[in-house]
Amino acid sequence: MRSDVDAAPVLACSEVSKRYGRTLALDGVSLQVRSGEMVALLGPNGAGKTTLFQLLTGLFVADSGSVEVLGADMRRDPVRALAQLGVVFQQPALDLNLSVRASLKFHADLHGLPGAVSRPRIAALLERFGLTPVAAQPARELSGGNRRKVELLRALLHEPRLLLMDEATVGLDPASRAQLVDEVLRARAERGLGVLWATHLVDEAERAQRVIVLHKGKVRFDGPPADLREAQGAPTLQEAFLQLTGGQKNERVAA
Ligand SMILES: Nc1ncnc2c1ncn2[C@@H]1O[C@H](COP(=O)(O)OP(=O)(O)OP(=O)(O)O)[C@@H](O)[C@H]1O
Repeated sequence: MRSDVDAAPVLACSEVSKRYGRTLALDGVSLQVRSGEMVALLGPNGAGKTTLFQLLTGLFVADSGSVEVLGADMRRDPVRALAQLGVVFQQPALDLNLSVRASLKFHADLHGLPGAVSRPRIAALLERFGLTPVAAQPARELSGGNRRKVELLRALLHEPRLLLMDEATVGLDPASRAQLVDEVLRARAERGLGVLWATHLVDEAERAQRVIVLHKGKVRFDGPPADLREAQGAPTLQEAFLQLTGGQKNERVAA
């Protein structure tokens, strides 16, 4: 068991900006995620969350500023940076025809894990996520919650130091959402994983050590959920978030 939060950041973004034509999607965003820390990234529609995740996963490069994963610069040393990264994307990305076990083995091979390492690791993770009974089934036969668990398991296979969750619970029922958060928090605590969890759902943000509110491409708040409530003088995190982002009721923000 690692200590709860180490000092060294697993993710460091410094003054990151990205423009699409006239739209400044990210405007000088600086943020850090430390080992053993779950950080929720909250933002209304158009805040810049997707753009930020595209930069963090190396899909695009920032116009200016830097992104470093464990000190590896995403622009200069993307292979080393990406090797430390696990991602669960917003859009489900499982091959529905492959069995759960085959899907996981395929990804372990992609990461260059030898069979002697990947087989026991997959077996242990399947057991731990309660997925052993469905391991031989094609993904299409699994519930939405279990499919997302398989994607999370897959993202953890190569033992990354940073996990990016991009609205990974969209479409799941409350119990499945809570379970997924439980699993991530467990991995965070046991493996010292740093987690950046983009969400519209304030109840998920409540469980994070830190909340970063992104609005119109800028970081508007960075601190513990309780501090956000206090700073806004709001009874709930949801109220505080709505006040900070213009007080507009956003139907995608659920209590
Ligand atoms: N490919 C693109 N071309 C032009 N503008 C874009 C493009 N992608 C995003 N934008 C704009 O950049 C801004 C940030 O968008 P982004 O998708 O990053 O926000 P978001 O926080 O992920 O929003 P949502 O929660 O609705 O997915 C928005 O104003 C959006 O319209």
